[in-house]
Amino acid sequence: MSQPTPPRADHPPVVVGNAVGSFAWGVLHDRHPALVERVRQATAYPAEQQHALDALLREIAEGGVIEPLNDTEPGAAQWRLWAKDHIGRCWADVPFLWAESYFYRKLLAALGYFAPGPWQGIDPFAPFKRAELMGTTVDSELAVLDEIPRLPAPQQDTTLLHASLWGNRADLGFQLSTGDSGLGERVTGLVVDDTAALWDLLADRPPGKVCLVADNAGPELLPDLVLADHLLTTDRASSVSLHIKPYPYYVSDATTSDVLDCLARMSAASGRAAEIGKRLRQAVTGGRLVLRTYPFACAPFPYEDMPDEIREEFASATLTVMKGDLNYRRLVGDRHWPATTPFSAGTAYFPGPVAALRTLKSDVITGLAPHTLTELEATGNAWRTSGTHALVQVRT
Ligand SMILES: O=P(O)(O)OC[C@H]1O[C@](O)(CO)[C@@H](O)[C@@H]1O
Repeated sequence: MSQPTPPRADHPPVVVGNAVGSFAWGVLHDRHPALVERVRQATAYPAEQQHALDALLREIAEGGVIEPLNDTEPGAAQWRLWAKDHIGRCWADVPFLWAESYFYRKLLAALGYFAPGPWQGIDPFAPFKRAELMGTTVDSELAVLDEIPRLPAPQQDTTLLHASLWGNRADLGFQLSTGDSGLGERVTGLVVDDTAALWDLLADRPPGKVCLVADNAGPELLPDLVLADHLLTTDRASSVSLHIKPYPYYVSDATTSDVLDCLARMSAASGRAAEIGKRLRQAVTGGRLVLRTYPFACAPFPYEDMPDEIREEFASATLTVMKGDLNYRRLVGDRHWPATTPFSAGTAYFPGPVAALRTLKSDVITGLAPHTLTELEATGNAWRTSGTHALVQVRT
């Protein structure tokens, strides 16, 4: 893929961050500078990286304009093309999806992530990811797996699917905004619940490949992996293609190292968690759990612009499961859709059956029933962005 598709006149406008007080504005204005400081505190970077972080902070500050990526960076030529309409403009005036993605790429450039030398390949978010994965909350979540076989089969399906869904609250970028007070209480009734349709879809077809497009590492990736194991062991899938990021992205997004850390964490636990960890390791070595790191996973565009290799991958799957908020924004397009727009309209271009498992952490939403929208609006709460609500949506 070299260029995004041209603007769609039949779609609503894309989200930009220039409305003061909007969610997108808050991310650019508050969350990104806070993240730079967190990264600086977490790792003892030397002077060169510190100066580069200072420069990035100046660039993203109020009134700062988007500057090109250094020519020596891998992918610089591609980014120059992608950025040609945006260089020299304010961060808040370009598509929000593009601006966020470019910010993460520039952060890695500042830290010398790709440059040969001692800092090459050092994940700036690893200290946060590691702390979460090693936490005691994960111990209890893994221990609960011992209870699952006691449940009736349909309840096992729902429990494991919803564990993967709610795992999406474990997002370190999001927690930068919610602060020490943590996340709000989750609202257990889903705003859209196509759970039954998802299992029906898998039941109606012979077991094939399921693509699981992962989101965050640690406490989200663990239940995703458990779900992958469940799909394989119950013959809902002959293989699972786990899409992860080729390099660190959106704070806690999962990379290959994060998958390996999760497998090690499970294998080192006791009881059923250890059994699942062992089975998943065998699934990786035996080719039933395949890791995929497409460069497009970190591209600043919606899935509608996906290159042929990913289109073919999704087209050949029985089902693609998109995890998380960012994947949702990329799936339907980061646009001001009326909330009652059918999910099938936003995903009409998608080359096969697709499901979204997402907690709501940004303004974009489709597929709400009119009465649900009325009820949510009547609460007066920030239901679109607070991470307290969730959905399962399916397009067959
Ligand atoms: O990890 P997720 O669920 O993709 O969420 C990413 C988060 O980052 C955002 O893109 C904003 O930075 C929100 O959409 C969301 O809160």
